[in-house]
This record gives sequence, structure tokens and C-alpha cells, in this order.
Amino acid sequence: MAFLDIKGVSKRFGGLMALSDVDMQVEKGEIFGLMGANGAGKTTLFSVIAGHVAPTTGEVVFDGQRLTGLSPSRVCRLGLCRTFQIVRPFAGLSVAENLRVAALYGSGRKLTSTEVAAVVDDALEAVDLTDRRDLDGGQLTLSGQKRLEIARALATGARLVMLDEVMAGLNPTEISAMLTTLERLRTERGLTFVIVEHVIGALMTLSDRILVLDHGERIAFGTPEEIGNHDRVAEVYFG
Ligand SMILES: Nc1ncnc2c1ncn2[C@@H]1O[C@H](COP(=O)(O)OP(=O)(O)OP(=O)(O)O)[C@@H](O)[C@H]1O
Repeated sequence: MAFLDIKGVSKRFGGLMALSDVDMQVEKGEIFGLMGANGAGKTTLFSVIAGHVAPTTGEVVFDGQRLTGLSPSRVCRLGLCRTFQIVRPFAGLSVAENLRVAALYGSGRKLTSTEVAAVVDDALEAVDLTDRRDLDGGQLTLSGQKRLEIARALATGARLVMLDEVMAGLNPTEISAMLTTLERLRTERGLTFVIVEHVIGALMTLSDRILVLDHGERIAFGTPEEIGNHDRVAEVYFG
């Protein structure tokens, strides 16, 4: 069974089908890309998986457990966390304190203060923020805030992290550094990622497999090379 198994998920908002019968299987240790033009349904699918939005039909199974109907905090405690397109660190708290909150309340485990400190140090190191641990979260650059978002997910003990536009607004050097970090997290920690990204070059470089949505429907699925040569995808993106 796939690590994350999405079966026949549909989501209706009034008269709009934001998702229509979407199937998606993500394997452990995979970097899985989700692609689609604006309004294709990517964020809605993230929200359904993370428990922020209930699907109209279908179900989501993570590591053998049915997630449908569970709250986002329950889903996170099972090891599946998402980041948001708009980063929102707790301003007024340092980078390390932001991570302490995630470690204390996100994981659902009762950790001693020594264990919390170890989780925080580990999450800082994982995203190369150790030297900025005492900065106010709100004072980080955008790139730093995106890294803090990832670190917060890691501090909850997430095994699968869904990244919503983690490259958006970053310059080419920062994008390249982010690609290196994500690859390293997958290789060294066996983490699984599902990523939504409008920076297509980065998505193509990073993903093992890509699913393309258009108006809530699955229109293509395959390796980056297969997606790059797909007629329907070219039509949607380039007209
Ligand atoms: N809460 C909601 N109520 C009504 N319609 C919604 C809601 N959330 C999303 N939609 C609609 O569902 C469709 C899919 O939106 P969604 O945000 O999932 O697309 P997306 O692929 O993430 O787009 P983008 O790349 O612009 O973020 C859009 O037509 C959007 O307007």
C-alpha cells in the first residue's frame, strides 16, 4: 500500500467542482510534485489531505490510517504536516521559540524540556537556521521564513511534509539552496514530500513523479520527462 493513498477525492464548493475524482499515490521517501495552473485545485487537495477541508467524496489514507474526518492537528500528530503559501511565523517569538511551540504542541508526544531542546536544535540544523535561532521569526528574510515553515513541520515529527509554494518569491540562489536542502532531507532523513510549486524548473528538478491537475481533474501523471513531453500539459500551460 502507498504511504499516502488518495482515492477518488472530489470537492464541491457550491456549483464548482474544485476536485473531481482524484486518485494519487505517494511512496515513502518520494518527492511528489503537484502541478496545475491557477485554480486547478492544488491547494484544495492539500487542504483535504491535511484535514482543513472535508472532501465531498473519497478518502485519504496515510501510512495505513484513514485520515478522512480527522482535524488538522490529529493529522499532524499522525506524521503528516503541511506548510502554507503565506508564511506566518509567530512574530515576537524567536526562531527557536517558534520551533519549541511546534515541538510541544504539534507532535502530541509528551516531551521533556531536554527532548524539546534536542528537537529544536535538530530542526534548526535540518534547514540551516542554527545561526539565526535567536532572531525574531518575523525578522527573517522570506527565504528564512520558508525554511522556518519546513523546520516547524519537522519539529512536530512529520514524516510526510506537504510544501505549498516553498520557492515562491525566492531568488535563483535561494531556490538552488532550497533544492539542496530538500534533497538532503529526503536522502538523510527519509522524509517524504508532496510539493506544489509554480517555479516549474524547480518542480521538475526535484520531483520523482508529477501529477497534473486541470480544473480539478487529473490530466497527466508521470516522471518529469514524461510530463515535459505531455501534449495535454503543454496545451494547458502554453495554449
Ligand atoms: N473555500 C472555497 N470556497 C469556494 N471556492 C473555493 C474555495 N477554495 C477554493 N475554491 C475554488 O476552487 C478552485 C480551486 O482552487 P485552489 O486554490 O485549490 O487552486 P490552486 O490550484 O491551488 O490555485 P493557485 O495555484 O492559484 O493557488 C478555484 O476555482 C477556487 O476559486
